[in-house]
Amino acid sequence: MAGKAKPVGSLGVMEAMACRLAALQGTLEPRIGRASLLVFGADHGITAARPQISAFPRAVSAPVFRAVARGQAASAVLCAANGVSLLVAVDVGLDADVTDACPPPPPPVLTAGREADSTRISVVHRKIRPGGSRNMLEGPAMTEQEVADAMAAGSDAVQMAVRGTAGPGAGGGALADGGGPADRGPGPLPDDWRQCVVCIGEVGIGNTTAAAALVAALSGAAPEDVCGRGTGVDDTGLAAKREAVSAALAANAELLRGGGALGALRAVGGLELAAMAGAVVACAELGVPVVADGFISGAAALAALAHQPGPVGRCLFLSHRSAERGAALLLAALTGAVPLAPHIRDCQAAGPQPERPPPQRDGGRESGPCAAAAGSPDQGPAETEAAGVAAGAAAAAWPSPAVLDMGLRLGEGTGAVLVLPLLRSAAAILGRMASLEEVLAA
Ligand SMILES: O=C(O)c1ccc[n+]([C@@H]2O[C@H](COP(=O)([O-])O)[C@@H](O)[C@H]2O)c1
Ligand SMILES: Cc1cc2nc[nH]c2cc1C
Repeated sequence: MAGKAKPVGSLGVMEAMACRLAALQGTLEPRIGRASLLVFGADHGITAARPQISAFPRAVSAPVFRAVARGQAASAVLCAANGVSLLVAVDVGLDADVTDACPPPPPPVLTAGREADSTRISVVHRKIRPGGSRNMLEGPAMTEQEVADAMAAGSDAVQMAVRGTAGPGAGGGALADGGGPADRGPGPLPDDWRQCVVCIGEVGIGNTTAAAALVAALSGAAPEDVCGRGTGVDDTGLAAKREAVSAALAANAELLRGGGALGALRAVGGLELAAMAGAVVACAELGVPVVADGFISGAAALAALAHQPGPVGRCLFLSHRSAERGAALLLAALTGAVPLAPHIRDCQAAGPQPERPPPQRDGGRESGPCAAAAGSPDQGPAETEAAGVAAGAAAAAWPSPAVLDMGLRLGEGTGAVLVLPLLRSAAAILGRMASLEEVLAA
């Protein structure tokens, strides 16, 4: 990347994205092939106890989930407009029966005057607890078994994505029912699985409060620094969120002290957050790039990163800086700019932890292996390259910085899908762009 026909680092974060894709796929000509979006839906016990923490009642989660399944929600429309081949909507704990949620026949969507490739939609029913998570003000939001089941649902959805199996409901109208054995193997993965990319997103009224509590638990940040307006609460709602997060952290203090990242997820997370964490871990195990979306999927990704720093750090891409207050702090924690809370670090698996990345400039936009390789202007080429390799190796062990900053705060994986053209572009740059040497010799 440093030898391409351009000033070193001039393609910004796209250079880091390309280098990461190359490392994951083991080639200097990386490719983005099949892209999938996994949207997990769940409700939260806290919204029954404190309805004022959201601008919408909890009954809204299910209709929004159905809109995703019908291909009518923002995420589904963006999937069709951006060449996403499979959208999997997974109910892991909505407080409603959504077995009537049917994917439509693939709708024609016009982009730039032509019919885009349509997105197959599959609905998966893995309701782990009817009614959603428990009230985190009274103890853990989930049992250990519920966390494990939700993470398994996330992992199974990743198998559907990399195998390209949409289940019996794909594009038809019948229901996929939990991704049976045919969806998750065993059996060899398809030849093109290494070029897959997985986007994750969610739907769940009240989940900015759960995500805020999770970010606070993992990073040690104060409730007022992680709570934002979510779907649009007023000052009273915001104060209620801060109070709820403080109370939830206090009610679960013991589990939070000794339970590590998964204990934090269990104490103050939610079923869709656990499912997304499971999906991230599954992608890390496969070495497949996974794009986390906004504040909620970012919080789930932080739990996964804290749980398995090395593998998750190498495969995680962050789409955007959510408009939610707390997003900057979350991104700083995700990219290693601020350390995790000491009790979380103490519980991390023994073994070498990734070195902290080099300091970031311009809000992280110049971080990443290739930007690091730019070195300082007074270094010679050899010094620059050596410093770049060392700094790049440290930076590559952490997720690549968020790319978009456009006021997004919808969730559903919308930001992750919007980043796909940039990932494809990054791969093309590394594989196809001429070197400076070639250009000067021509
Ligand atoms: O992803 C984000 O950054 C984001 C920020 C604010 C709200 N949301 C979405 O809005 C819902 C949660 O908001 P709330 O106010 O009910 O906590 C949930 O369905 C999320 O998908 C998502
Ligand atoms: C309408 C609506 C759509 C959403 N999509 C994700 N979260 C959402 C929350 C609401 C309220």
